[in-house]
Amino acid sequence: MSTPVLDVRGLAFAYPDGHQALFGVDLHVHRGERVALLGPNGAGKTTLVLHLNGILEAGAGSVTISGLPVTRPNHLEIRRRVGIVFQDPDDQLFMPTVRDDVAFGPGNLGLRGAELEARVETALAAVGMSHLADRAPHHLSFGQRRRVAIATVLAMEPEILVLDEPSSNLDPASRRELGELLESLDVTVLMVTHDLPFALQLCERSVVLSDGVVAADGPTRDLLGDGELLHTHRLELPWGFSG
Ligand SMILES: Nc1ncnc2c1ncn2[C@@H]1O[C@H](COP(=O)(O)OP(=O)(O)OP(=O)(O)O)[C@@H](O)[C@H]1O
Repeated sequence: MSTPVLDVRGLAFAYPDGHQALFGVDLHVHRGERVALLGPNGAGKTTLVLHLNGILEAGAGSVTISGLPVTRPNHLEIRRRVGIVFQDPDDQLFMPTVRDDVAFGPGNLGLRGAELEARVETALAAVGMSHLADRAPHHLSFGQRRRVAIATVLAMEPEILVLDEPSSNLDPASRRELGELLESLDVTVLMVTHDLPFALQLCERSVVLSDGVVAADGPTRDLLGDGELLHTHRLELPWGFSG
């Protein structure tokens, strides 16, 4: 089989205060997959995500991105390959205009002139935000800012797009539009979410992380149809929704 885009093996991690958050996590994601990372509060999902581009360093085990280990000397290339969209878009937007924000990453990679402009235009078009390119990010709505945050990451042409709770704080129409947007992208996706219907809509496969270990990994439809699994790991479908 081909080299996975994301290959996590035996990943363990304790925070400096001694709290052990991950206990030997294995996760392999192949090109073109969209995988939902599910699990209750405190399961270790964010801790895992922070290992994918080296913000946190593995205590034990390894993370590789398309064969390249996530280690300090590789950080620059790893951060090009792994695009993380954090839950709060304001963590990612800090320039005077939308265009400047989207240009920031590829500009840092050395792109200039027409090449940089084309990269920015393509990323903004992908998220349907071209018409707001000259606006100040802080004047946009939350849903628009989330789209721009996704564009800042797409502009790096990542090999894997990692989204932390992408549907949170969106109204139903914006949530649906974001789902359509993510479905339209030709990129490997790992999506942390508590929104189980959103996971079902977008991701054929889900991984349940619980107490720092992978508790289940399989087709989303099967996992969400397993009442005992959901109950054990504090996962709940919305009222009236049947897995
Ligand atoms: N900086 C930190 N220092 C010590 N412990 C931490 C730190 N950050 C997180 N933890 C602990 O690590 C565990 C995993 O936290 P993490 O944020 O990864 O969970 P999560 O699955 O993302 O949760 P949520 O769904 O609430 O976002 C929790 O028990 C949490 O209290």
